[in-house]
Amino acid sequence: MAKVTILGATGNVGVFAAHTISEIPYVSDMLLVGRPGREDFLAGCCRDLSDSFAARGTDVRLSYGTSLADTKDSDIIICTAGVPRRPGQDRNDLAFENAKIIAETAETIGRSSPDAILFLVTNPVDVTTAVALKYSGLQPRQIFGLGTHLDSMRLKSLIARYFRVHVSEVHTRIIGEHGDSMVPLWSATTIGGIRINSLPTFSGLPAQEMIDAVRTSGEAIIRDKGSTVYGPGEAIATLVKTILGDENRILTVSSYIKSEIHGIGDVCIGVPARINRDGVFPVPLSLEEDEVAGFRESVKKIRKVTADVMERLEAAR
Ligand SMILES: NC(=O)C1=CN([C@@H]2O[C@H](COP(=O)(O)OP(=O)(O)OC[C@H]3O[C@@H](n4cnc5c(N)ncnc54)[C@H](O)[C@@H]3O)[C@@H](O)[C@H]2O)C=CC1
Ligand SMILES: O=C([O-])CC(=O)C(=O)O
Repeated sequence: MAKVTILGATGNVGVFAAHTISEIPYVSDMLLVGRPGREDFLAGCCRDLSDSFAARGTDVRLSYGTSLADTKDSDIIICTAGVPRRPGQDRNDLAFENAKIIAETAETIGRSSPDAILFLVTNPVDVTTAVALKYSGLQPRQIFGLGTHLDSMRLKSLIARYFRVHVSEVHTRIIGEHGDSMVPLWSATTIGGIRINSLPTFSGLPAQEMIDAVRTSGEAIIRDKGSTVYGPGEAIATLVKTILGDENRILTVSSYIKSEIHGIGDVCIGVPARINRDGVFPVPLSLEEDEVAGFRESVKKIRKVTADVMERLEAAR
């Protein structure tokens, strides 16, 4: 059984993630952490969640706190703390402000929970994953970000609807930045186990429209309802369950790669990774030429944003 901690638990994503995670059978303890002054809200969340447990037959010990010291002995720490983007902003516009929060948080967690797995949700997630890796001192397998998992799920759902098949029949991946330079892997997309490009209907697939819809999905939801909540909340729970259940699923998350993909590496970015109780292990890949070119561009972009942020963080110390 495991202790799962959510940082930023008073936020939109944190609150819903607490609900989805409480449904995972391996979770025995859940700690909700918010900023000082938010104690009443956190207490209310715990009471509200507890009410739902009776109906569901769930038995999770809930607690809340406002200090990172409370996170000690966590098996997984999920970080949703930080500013979200407003309509018209790019995720990378949040880079420095959120990197400062993550650097400080990661330093404390690295000291107090050296065996934990640290899961970043805070945007821009590829950059915050790299910042957490550097400042926590944890091993690369212990740190990952939500990356392009949610983007891959968004594409999966569009493909399933287009082909009028159940979502479970579709396997697809998007790699690279959780942002504009993301790269869809049509070469790794199957429907009912059959490669999508060997289906006669593939030629009519509005592939570019689909990927454009995925790229702008977060922005469109934020414009209409203020924040994305249900997609990220369910995606977070899938990853937590994969780790705690030692499931060895291959999911596309932001992870540190050395040179696993066509020799490209030394960056945190969305890649397929085998995920289990020990953490996250990127899977070496061989891609089509245009996919490699797209991935190189995406890596170049993320490396630059990450390097700029690291430089500013060091200068600010
Ligand atoms: N990677 C992904 O796919 C997704 C990432 N996100 C990101 O998750 C983050 C949270 O999003 P929301 O919950 O919608 O935002 P929100 O504004 O509702 O919640 C933010 C949370 O962070 C806390 N926080 C803010 N500044 C802080 C600081 N200086 N120190 C400690 N805690 C601080 C707030 O108290 C609050 O609990 C954002 O960065 C957002 O962009 C959101 C959805 C999906
Ligand atoms: O778009 C945003 O800012 C939130 C996010 O990352 C997503 O839902 O994909």
